[in-house]
Amino acid sequence: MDIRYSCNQRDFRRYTTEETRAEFLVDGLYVADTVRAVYSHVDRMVIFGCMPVAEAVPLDKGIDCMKSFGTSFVLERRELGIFNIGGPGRIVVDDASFALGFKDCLYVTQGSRSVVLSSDDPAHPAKFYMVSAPAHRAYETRFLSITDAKKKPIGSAATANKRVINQFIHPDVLQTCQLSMGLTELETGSVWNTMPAHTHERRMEIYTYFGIAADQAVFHMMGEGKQTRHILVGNEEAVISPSWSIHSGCGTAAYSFIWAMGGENQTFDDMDHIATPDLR
Ligand SMILES: O=C(O)C(=O)C[C@H](O)C(=O)CO
Ligand SMILES: [Zn+2]
Repeated sequence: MDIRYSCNQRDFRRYTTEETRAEFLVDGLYVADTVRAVYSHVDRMVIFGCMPVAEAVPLDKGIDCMKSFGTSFVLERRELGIFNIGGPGRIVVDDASFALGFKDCLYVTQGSRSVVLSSDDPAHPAKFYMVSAPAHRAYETRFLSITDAKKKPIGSAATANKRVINQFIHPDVLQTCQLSMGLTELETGSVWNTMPAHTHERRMEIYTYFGIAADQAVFHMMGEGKQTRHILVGNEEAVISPSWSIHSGCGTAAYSFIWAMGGENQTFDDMDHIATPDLR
């Protein structure tokens, strides 16, 4: 298990590019028939990536649950959000089976003993991006397609940030212990997300970018508003943002990203906005 202990905002001011990437960037998530897991000590969120190809892959493949979580199965005291950013696939949660196409989502409740991931076609495998948060009770495991998500159009072409925030795992759509997740899609020609920037002292956030062509990139902005840094992000890579960090991006072309939050509240609009001229 890759464990990220995270640093504080004062030390981060002196981080080199390499240190910043080692601490906050999550890459290489999709290795055939493998579960890659990154345990962040920021709100104890865990990021998983799985690309099943030749076999059905259990969520705990290669993971020593007792050592990593102190529990006998991964979701004994955790909840999980899953998005498929690859080809069509299937997820079996205990006795229930769910088909997930591109951009479909599955919320898996705390207490689920078995989660098994597979692809319909090995030539076009599913890529399951997953985020898990500590949870204290069970809710309903539920499939959500993009039509179930609450839509929040935002931005404009004039400011190159016209996009739709799709709120999937959100209190207005379904109840969870603390996890919130959604998918933001930029319109062609728009490249900025989350500018004006914000932080939320009461929640952390993880972005995973996808739909970035091989010759393009996203400059993800992070750090305190008065001490910004950037990190170059490629396709299907994620960035961990502690509560003190802005999380905004500018692509060399349009892209999409999945956001995931955990922390004290699930109030999406609980944000401390920073006026763009005040950024440094
Ligand atoms: O495009 C956006 O703006 C977002 O998707 C914002 C994130 O959802 C976020 O940062 C919520 O706190
Ligand atoms: Zn945010």
